Amino acid sequence: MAKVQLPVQKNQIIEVTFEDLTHDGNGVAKVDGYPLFIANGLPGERAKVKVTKLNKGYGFAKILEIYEKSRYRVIPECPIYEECGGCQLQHLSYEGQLIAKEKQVSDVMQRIGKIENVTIHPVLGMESPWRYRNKSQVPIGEREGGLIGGFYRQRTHDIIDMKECLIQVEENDHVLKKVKEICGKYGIKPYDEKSHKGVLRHVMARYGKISGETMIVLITKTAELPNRKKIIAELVATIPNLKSIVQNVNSKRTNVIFGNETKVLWGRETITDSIGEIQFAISARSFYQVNPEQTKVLYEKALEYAGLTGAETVIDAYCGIGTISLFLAQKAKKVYGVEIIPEAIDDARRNAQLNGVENVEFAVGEAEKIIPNWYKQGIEADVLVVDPPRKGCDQALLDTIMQMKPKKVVYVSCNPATLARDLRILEDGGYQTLEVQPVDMFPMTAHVECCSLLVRTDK
Ligand SMILES: C[S@@+](CC[C@H](N)C(=O)[O-])C[C@H]1O[C@@H](n2cnc3c(N)ncnc32)[C@H](O)[C@@H]1O
Repeated sequence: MAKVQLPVQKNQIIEVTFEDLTHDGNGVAKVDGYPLFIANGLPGERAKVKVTKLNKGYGFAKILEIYEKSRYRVIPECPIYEECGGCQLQHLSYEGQLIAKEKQVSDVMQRIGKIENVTIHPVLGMESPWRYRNKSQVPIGEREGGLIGGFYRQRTHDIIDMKECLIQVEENDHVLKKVKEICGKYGIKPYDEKSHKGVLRHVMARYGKISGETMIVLITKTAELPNRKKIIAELVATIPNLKSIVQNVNSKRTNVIFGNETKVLWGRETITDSIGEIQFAISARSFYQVNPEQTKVLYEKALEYAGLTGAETVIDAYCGIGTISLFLAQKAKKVYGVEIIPEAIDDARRNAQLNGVENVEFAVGEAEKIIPNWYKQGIEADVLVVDPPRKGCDQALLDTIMQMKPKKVVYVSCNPATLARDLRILEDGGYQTLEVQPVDMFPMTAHVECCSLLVRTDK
């Protein structure tokens, strides 16, 4: 095969102008149409860069000097921003982040979805885009005899020890600090990926922003946690309003964080929190949106798009602990929710009871299997809401939606690329996308959430 002639060579130093940002926040500059991905570059900037790696269709470079800075460039607030892989956009002002995210959504709608005649609204941002995350989940390692914990350095598994995280609630910083101190003091060894030895793999802290309640989850390789009683006693004595300490055991060689065995070490199985008028019980393994303030904005948009009058049957696919289901149930005749994690459905049923909601029914299983079964049994939705994980909806679910033909589909998504892909499939199956509302659930990171409204076009 003939060798492809590329317009640049490895180690070449060139001058570029940044045109765009990638979905993960890197700058994009092109040389004769050949894209170079370059960390820290912002659209409009001119820089001297060194080419570091070349592939057939794209390459990488690093910035040596920025000649012309973007008017949206700011000095990152976090002292470990350059090393830590947790945030990607702290060098871009918040105004600039919202502009970039709107463009990201609009670009994929055109490029991947080929969606026409859709209104893409400006991103709904936060008034104060810091300290919003209610959940911290970090790997644990060791340095000079002490435990360390924090995000991985980008594209590595090196842990950057984190004293505080400016997008986390301060309560979670305190939990991580105390867990490192106390577990270190009682000789708990961190898990080592290479040797597959050690005890503590990850620590998760979850904080109810409204309730003030805290849960700590210790994810361990071994079922045994040495000095368990002493560790629990010290955590209980030092963490204010701690309601639950849970251990999850993951003994596999894997990058997946949670294992299958979960046990309560102290206190309750769940903590509670509320969004708007609705209260939620949240257990260790259940998905709960990380930015409760913006979750309210997102769910209100989903409710608005659903346009319920009280007469509708609604299906909420990928329902988690029933958050959207309970929001919708306030205005629907009946809501059916489906979710794959059994503990989340236990929480969803508990949450329905907690809020005195009787017009909801939940099922455990894969949405792509349960919803086709419901359809066979005669359960048909007027409005179908989906909120899948990043990989988007399973084809079997999309096929069922196109057979069932609900009047409206409300598609909530944390990945604009898979959203655009699925919207194309639904448009080819008789739907039209009317509106996409991006909501900034994850300031300082390159992620953006969207709520979209589709309607059936046939009569
Ligand atoms: C983005 S979360 C949304 C949860 C919920 N709607 C909320 O807002 O809190 C996606 C959920 O889908 C669940 N899930 C993943 N794959 C699934 C599948 N094949 N069928 C049903 N649920 C699934 C996950 O466990 C997670 O709770």
